[in-house]
Amino acid sequence: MAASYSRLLAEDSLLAVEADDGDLLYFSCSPASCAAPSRRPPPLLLPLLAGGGSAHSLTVPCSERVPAAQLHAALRRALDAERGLGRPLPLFSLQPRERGFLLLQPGRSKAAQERRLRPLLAAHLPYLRVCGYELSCGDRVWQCPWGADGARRLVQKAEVDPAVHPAVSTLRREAVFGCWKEAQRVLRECIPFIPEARGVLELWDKCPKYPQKGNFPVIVVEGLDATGKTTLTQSLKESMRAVLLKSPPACINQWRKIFDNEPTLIRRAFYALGNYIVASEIAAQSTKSPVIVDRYWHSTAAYAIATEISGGLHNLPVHHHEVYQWPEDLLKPDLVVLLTLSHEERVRRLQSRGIEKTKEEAELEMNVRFREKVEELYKRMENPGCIPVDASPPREAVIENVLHLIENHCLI
Ligand SMILES: Nc1ncnc2c1ncn2[C@@H]1O[C@H](COP(=O)(O)OP(=O)(O)OP(=O)(O)O)[C@@H](O)[C@H]1O
Ligand SMILES: Nc1ccn([C@@H]2O[C@H](COP(=O)(O)O)[C@@H](O)[C@H]2O)c(=O)n1
Repeated sequence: MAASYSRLLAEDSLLAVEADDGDLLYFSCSPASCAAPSRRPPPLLLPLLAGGGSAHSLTVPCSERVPAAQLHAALRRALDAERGLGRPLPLFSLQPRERGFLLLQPGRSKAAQERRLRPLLAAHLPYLRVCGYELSCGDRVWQCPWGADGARRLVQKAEVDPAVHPAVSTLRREAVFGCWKEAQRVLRECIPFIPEARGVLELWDKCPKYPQKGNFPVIVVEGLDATGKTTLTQSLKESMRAVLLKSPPACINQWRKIFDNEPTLIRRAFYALGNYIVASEIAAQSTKSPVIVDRYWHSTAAYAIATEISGGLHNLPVHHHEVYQWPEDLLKPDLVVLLTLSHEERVRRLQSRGIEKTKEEAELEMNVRFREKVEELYKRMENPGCIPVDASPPREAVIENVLHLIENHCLI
């Protein structure tokens, strides 16, 4: 019988592990005294442990955002580099709120896995919760925390309904910032270890904080890579005698690679503040001429959500969720055009372009699910929403269609 998160949390701790197919499997851990005998052990763990394998979970408390994000990323790197410990499956703990990994290792005892893990985790141990898993009576799985004071707890499969992805509740705090103050706060905390964060913040300090749009139209062009944004924005610039801007803006572009290699929290704060910096340029330019913007807030939000929410479309936050709403303190464009293209044609264009692929572009090509999520997310954005435009006709036809759309929407 499915239970709500809140009922489960009342008596147990609740964990969700992301299996290889992207689906989430929930399990709860409770003192043996309050465990219902009818519940079954999680299918991931039972066969593995029964077959002589071993499992450990490593989780990082989420209370302090920046150190937690860094520790999580450091763990990921350490686990990826260490061969023979099993692939780290993403793990979410809902009570207490933590994030980490589950390591499943066939054919190795718990003690042997622990011996491999101890030196790897030594420097991080004070900030981590580590638990081993063991089997007793043939079908009872126990969670055994490292450290003296942790009593072992019985692990059982939890049927959770409604199945809201556990990362949904942390999106606002960790990936899709609702205002510039949040993004600024994150980057400020990064200054001690990312000096470039100071550079971004100094530029931001010089920008007006709530700039207003001028009388000329502001048109944003969005879409997956190679859908034709550059081609279209260049043509619009010429035919409308417009100014062409990009987000992130040129003034912070030299630091982009650095932030792209940082954990989600820091990376998304960089792109978010980039949008606010470009907003002040939009405000200034739109007093003099039409403005075309190549990517803006919708890209930042869509890519952030698609990366954070694993699995398929069904895991995305529900329609009209707060993460789909335009931030109140960010200058709004008059029109947002979303270029849409079939997967096959987009890959053909990517290949014919033949320039170096970024990590996310490579992922888009490989990962159909991720691409579907980004496209769907663009469509869920609100206030303003994106107007889809078919990007498959020849260049001239796409440009013509968009010019019509602009005429109708912006009355120019
Ligand atoms: N309507 C079109 N028909 C055929 N090819 C096109 C069309 N529009 C653009 N292209 C070609 O597709 C490729 C990708 O276009 P473009 O660089 O404009 O995409 P993009 O969305 O800006 O990509 P990115 O976001 O990766 O920079 C280019 O080689 C471009 O010449
Ligand atoms: N406003 C923006 C712009 C970009 N991003 C991130 O960058 C990637 C795409 O950039 P391209 O230069 O390849 O077009 C995309 O993966 C986004 O993560 C962003 O977040 N916000």
